[in-house]
Amino acid sequence: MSDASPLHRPAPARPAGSGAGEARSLIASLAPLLEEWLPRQRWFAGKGRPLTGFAPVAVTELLPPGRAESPASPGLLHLLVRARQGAPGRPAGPGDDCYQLLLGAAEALPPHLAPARIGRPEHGPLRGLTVYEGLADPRLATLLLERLRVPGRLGPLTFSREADAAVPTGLAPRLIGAEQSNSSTVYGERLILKLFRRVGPGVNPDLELPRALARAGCARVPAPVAWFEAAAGEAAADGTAEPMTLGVLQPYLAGSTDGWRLALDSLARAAGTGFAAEARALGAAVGEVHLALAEALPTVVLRRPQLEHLAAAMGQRLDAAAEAVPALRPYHAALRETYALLPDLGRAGRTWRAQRIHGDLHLGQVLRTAADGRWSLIDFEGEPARPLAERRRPQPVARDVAGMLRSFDYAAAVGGTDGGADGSDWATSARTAFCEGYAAVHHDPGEDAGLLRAHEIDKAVYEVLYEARHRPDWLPVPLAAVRRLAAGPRVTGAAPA
Ligand SMILES: Nc1ncnc2c1ncn2[C@@H]1O[C@H](COP(=O)(O)OP(=O)(O)O)[C@@H](O)[C@H]1O
Ligand SMILES: O=P(O)(O)O[C@H]1O[C@H](CO)[C@@H](O[C@H]2O[C@H](CO)[C@@H](O)[C@H](O)[C@H]2O)[C@H](O)[C@H]1O
Repeated sequence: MSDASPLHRPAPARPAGSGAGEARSLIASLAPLLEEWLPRQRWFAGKGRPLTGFAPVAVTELLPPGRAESPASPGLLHLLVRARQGAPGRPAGPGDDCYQLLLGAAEALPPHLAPARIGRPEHGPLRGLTVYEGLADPRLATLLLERLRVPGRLGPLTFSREADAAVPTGLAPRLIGAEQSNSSTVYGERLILKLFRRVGPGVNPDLELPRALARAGCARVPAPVAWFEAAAGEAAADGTAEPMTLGVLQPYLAGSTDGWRLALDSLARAAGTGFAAEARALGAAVGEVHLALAEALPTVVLRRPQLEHLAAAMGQRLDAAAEAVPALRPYHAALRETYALLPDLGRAGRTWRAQRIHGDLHLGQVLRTAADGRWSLIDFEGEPARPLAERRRPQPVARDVAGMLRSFDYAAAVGGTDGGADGSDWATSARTAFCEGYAAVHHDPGEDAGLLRAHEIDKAVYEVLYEARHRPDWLPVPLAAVRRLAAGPRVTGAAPA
């Protein structure tokens, strides 16, 4: 880079707050590029609504520790920006989604960074440089790990580390996850840093729950090593009320395979040996995590009024999904009738318990290590589309059980072929075994048949919306489940949903 590189002018190099006007100028110059690039990212939550503007929340440049700005080592630009969607005219504000972006800028991109290109701003502090996805650049990804090694603050960013944990140096970064809700970088096959993309005020459950589980001695979840947040209030240009969790560093389970891959492999085997042993062990692992979460964090009792509230929330989600996806409408009335029965579960003083749960449990969120065949759970963020406050509320464990049962159905629908195992038999056997494994350490999910059925419907409805937005080709998978669930009651262990 030349000495004249605008990256090293003070404007973007300082935290916002000390140069809010400069941050605005930077974001304004990037806006035309982001309008084109952001909607193409899998993690972009606002698909289908036009982007009409951006506003900076915070702009920070990360430099190598102990080194001042230098033309020879440009830093990692850390941006928090609000994306305005919908009708133009209104300035972006606190009601709009806030995204975490990590950008690099260079005069010319080496070939290995060509796929990471975002574009060249025509004006502003980065004019003349090519802006690119910074995480794809090992040199910039290393800056982030280096910063996480040392607790402390950098402008609006706060870096923290568990007191007894160490972050080794010299770990080579590798970006994974084009098809995910967030972005993750693996360092030296030993650590993985997950960077949340759509961020909001309040601790992210993907930091909160694994830390609580680690403190409770539960070894089913990789324990956070370090994390970083954006400060609340005056550090953010728009006065955000609580700190926002931005990234979590945790041990990388090298040599592990996720449950989705294992399920598809099992379905592809013509002999159809099934998945029962794995599903039973998985049920026990989930039960263990639920027990530990109920010990570590507050639980609440659900009586009829709370069940009414639950049914109303499910009904609202159904209404919104049917509004957005016309194919759901023929089942709307039948599903609503099922929800209407939910409050009756609280008749005659019968109570249920709600606690903190995983919240988006499926086969892609469970990893089995090859060495000992042990299951671990990851990604406690909850359903990314839901507001953070809602995801942090105690919920019935049936929600997680339902999530995994739906996932067996997904695997059977996607991987059950003529040459391999029969999808329907495979799913029935996996569901039954999962529930048996769960019952061995917790309680029999079949005792919650009504609650489970309502949550399976709620999950399938969520999936219809998710697939319509992200993978329209997969929409028939949850729609088929909705059709079956709308047709009649079903309890655990019987025919697959
Ligand atoms: N601790 C870990 N060890 C090994 N692989 C992991 C670990 N955490 C995440 N992964 C891998 O990264 C992928 C994405 O992680 P996840 O937390 O599910 O992110 P997202 O919210 O973006 O889906 C997982 O599907 C898994 O393959
Ligand atoms: O990105 P996340 O892992 O947090 O979760 C989202 O994406 C999932 C798909 O990657 C989606 O899961 C759905 O598809 C899975 C198969 O790809 C299937 O196993 C799940 O049962 C099904 O829900 C998940 O819903 C979504 O939140």
